[in-house]
Amino acid sequence: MPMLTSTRFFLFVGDSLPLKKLLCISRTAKIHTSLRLHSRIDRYNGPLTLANIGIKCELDTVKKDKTNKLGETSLQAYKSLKAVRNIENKDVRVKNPLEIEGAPFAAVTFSKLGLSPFVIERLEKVGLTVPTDVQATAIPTISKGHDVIIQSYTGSGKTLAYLLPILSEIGPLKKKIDGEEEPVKKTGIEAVIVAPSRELGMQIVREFEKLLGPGDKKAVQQLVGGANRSRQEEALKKNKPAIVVGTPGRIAEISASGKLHTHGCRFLVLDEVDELLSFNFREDMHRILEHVGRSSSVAPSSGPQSRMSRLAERQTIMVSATVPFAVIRAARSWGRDPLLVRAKSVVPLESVSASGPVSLSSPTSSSTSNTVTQGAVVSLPPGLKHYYCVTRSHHKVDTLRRCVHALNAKSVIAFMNHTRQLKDSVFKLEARGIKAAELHGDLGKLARSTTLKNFKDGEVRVLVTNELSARGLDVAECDLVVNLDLPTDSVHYAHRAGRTGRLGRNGNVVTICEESEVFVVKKLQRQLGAPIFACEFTEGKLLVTKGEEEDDTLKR
Ligand SMILES: Nc1ncnc2c1ncn2[C@@H]1O[C@H](COP(=O)(O)OP(=O)(O)OP(=O)(O)O)[C@@H](O)[C@H]1O
Repeated sequence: MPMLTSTRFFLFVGDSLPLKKLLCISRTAKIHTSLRLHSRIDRYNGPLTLANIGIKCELDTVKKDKTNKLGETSLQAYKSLKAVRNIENKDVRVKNPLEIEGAPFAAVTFSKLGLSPFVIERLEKVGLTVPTDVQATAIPTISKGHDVIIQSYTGSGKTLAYLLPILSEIGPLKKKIDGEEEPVKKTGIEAVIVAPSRELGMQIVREFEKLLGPGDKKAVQQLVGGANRSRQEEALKKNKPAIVVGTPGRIAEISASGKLHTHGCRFLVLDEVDELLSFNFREDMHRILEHVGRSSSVAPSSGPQSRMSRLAERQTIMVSATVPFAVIRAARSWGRDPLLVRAKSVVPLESVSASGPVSLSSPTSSSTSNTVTQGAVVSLPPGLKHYYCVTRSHHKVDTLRRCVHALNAKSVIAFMNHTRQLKDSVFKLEARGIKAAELHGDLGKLARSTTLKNFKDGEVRVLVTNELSARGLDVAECDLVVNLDLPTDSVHYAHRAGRTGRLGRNGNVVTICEESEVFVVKKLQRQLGAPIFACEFTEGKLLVTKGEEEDDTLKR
């Protein structure tokens, strides 16, 4: 387009953004608001509890409306969205509906992926029939017994990608062995899932419980920090769960006390593996890797004999949207010929080298050559648009306000790095008539849970928060992420940005920075391999002031 090459041009985005095409559906048809709050919570803000983060209110919502939330985000719901079908529910008001334009769904159904019939049945019960791309690739690979790193952009459904093949092999929903009347209940822990925060751990437990159903939910046991340890130990003894999900500290602690027997364990999952391998968790992770299951250097192969021998070995599954090369190196040393599983590609980890960033802009491309020669694997959701806007420090909040109006954003998460400035920003936004709230660990439990509930319910338009919300916050309606302070690196950018554009939805990410910080944005752009357009907010519109063609930083 010739206009793009002019020294300065204006593209009016406000009216043409997909946000204008938003469809109206009932909140019950699609809202899935859940939280994963990270280990940084503790570092920055002290403990958060489930009650704090609104899980109770989420359960309350489920009670009000019997629709299962997993089902709500299923392909049927997506198709319903496409068909502009309004699902009426008088109890729940319509709030910021987003169209799923680039939904990452595969062209198969769950029933074609070799899962246990019991798992398929439960999936159908909760309204899930179509896997996402990464689920369709990961499930058969895990079922074959390979160690894997699952790397796929935020909100692409990585949790079910490992949870379903595990439930097909162990616990009450596992596949029947030929000649067996009913699946045999095995005593002893068969899967250990490790997550870096208790909130994320609880979130995973809830995903398991949804599929297991009320009758079988005791097959999974949480072992997260902050909860009563002796009660957890009693529950282990009484319920004899097949699966435990917990934080590194608590799992290592109970294991060291001799009350957690994981030597015969078949699956070890490290969710948010790059965080788990950080210095904070080093000792606990060392114990877990040493004690859970038995690693072996024997590669999986076919035949009954090898199946039996592989049953005695640990299968390690590592998961994250961001996989630095250090993780790949570590995984190579523990794993048995581990594979890197992405949305549509599976490559041996051995073939991944440390040089150069991986493109974030086309996560759905079935590449092998691109990925294997490159280093830190990071990816962004395809439905995101990235902008940056230069302003003076003291005008940042006003720029945020104009940004929210220009994009007509209904559900905004604004990231800042320091709590004190964060409070000021909330004050200024409120003074300018925007309903805003702060979320950080200095707040009490009740304040945190109320804030999140209000944000989920659409009563708070702008949630101003810090790094604690960067990983795991799953608010389907979030249509705008703003960096009021720059993230420390491209990995942090990816996790912050990933709070919008979940499950293929559209979303905007706007970084508001000072002139002296533009070089950092350019660096992020290079590392991410995705264009971040310079923009201004004028007369209620977002104006792109510099296009990709004009910006040579991407070409270097
Ligand atoms: N096959 C599916 N059909 C419909 N909804 C799905 C499907 N798989 C996952 N979801 C929903 O999509 C949302 C995102 O899934 P999930 O949290 O697993 O993403 P993720 O890739 O782990 O994201 P993050 O990297 O941010 O943690 C969740 O609300 C989940 O319930």
